[in-house]
Amino acid sequence: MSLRLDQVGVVHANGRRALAAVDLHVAAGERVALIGPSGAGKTTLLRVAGAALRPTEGRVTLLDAQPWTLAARALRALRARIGFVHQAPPIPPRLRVVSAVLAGRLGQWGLGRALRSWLLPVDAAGARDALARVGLAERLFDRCDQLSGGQLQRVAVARTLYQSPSLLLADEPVSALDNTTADAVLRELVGYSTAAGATFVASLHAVELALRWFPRIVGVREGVVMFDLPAAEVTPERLATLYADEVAAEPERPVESLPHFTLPLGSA
Ligand SMILES: Nc1ncnc2c1ncn2[C@@H]1O[C@H](COP(=O)(O)OP(=O)(O)OP(=O)(O)O)[C@@H](O)[C@H]1O
Repeated sequence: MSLRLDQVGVVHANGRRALAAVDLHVAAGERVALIGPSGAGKTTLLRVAGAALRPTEGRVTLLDAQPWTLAARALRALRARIGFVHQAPPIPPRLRVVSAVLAGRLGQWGLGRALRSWLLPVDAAGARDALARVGLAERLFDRCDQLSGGQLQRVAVARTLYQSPSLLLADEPVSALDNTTADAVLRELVGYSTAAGATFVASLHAVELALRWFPRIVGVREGVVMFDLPAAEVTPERLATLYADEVAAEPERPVESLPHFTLPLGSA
């Protein structure tokens, strides 16, 4: 089992409950999409799954380890095997693209190699290969503050591909991209997870992309898992219930006509 959440709950410091009694078991190599309305708890769930946030209730098992029982060094080693593509990548603006990509392996390198990589790229060829997968090979030596939001998002994807994690988590990894580029980037992430046997869990606002690229779909609403189904069983009715408020806000449009609610276009 790559990821196992048992009865996980999260109450944030301000008292707001973000997750309640979440059970989610994901086998090694599985691909799972998290969908649901804004504020449903998808990011919180991914942060728990990445050992970035300790839940207030329940049990977390990641890559056969229980992160919150580990000593600091073992927890760092576990986190080095987990890749996380952030919705808004936390990349220092003055950093060169090559260094941003190489940072994907900082957790795996010794201190000496990590320090050398800041001074002089230790594996520019590897970084270029990862960038080529997201169509940015020619931006290798640009500064990150010279890139658009969508290009930065692709640098974050390249960094995670370069990291080669066993568990790949992605929070809205294509939200800043046009449809064609979003599809191409998801194809790369899926290609990586398939080739490496890595588990891939992503949150997506575009339900159509979730249904196209992920065999298993988890619907989250108000911190609760509403359904956990094969993509083929996610019907427009289930989506309408999951996104009830959004549908109510657009009463004149039938559910079928909403772009988010189209049925699977075929699997990967
Ligand atoms: N650091 C925080 N402190 C307090 N409340 C938070 C924090 N992070 C998230 N929340 C709250 O927890 C709930 C779930 O938020 P979360 O970001 O997980 O939702 P989401 O499904 O990812 O939303 P979106 O699709 O808009 O990104 C929301 O009500 C949010 O306001």
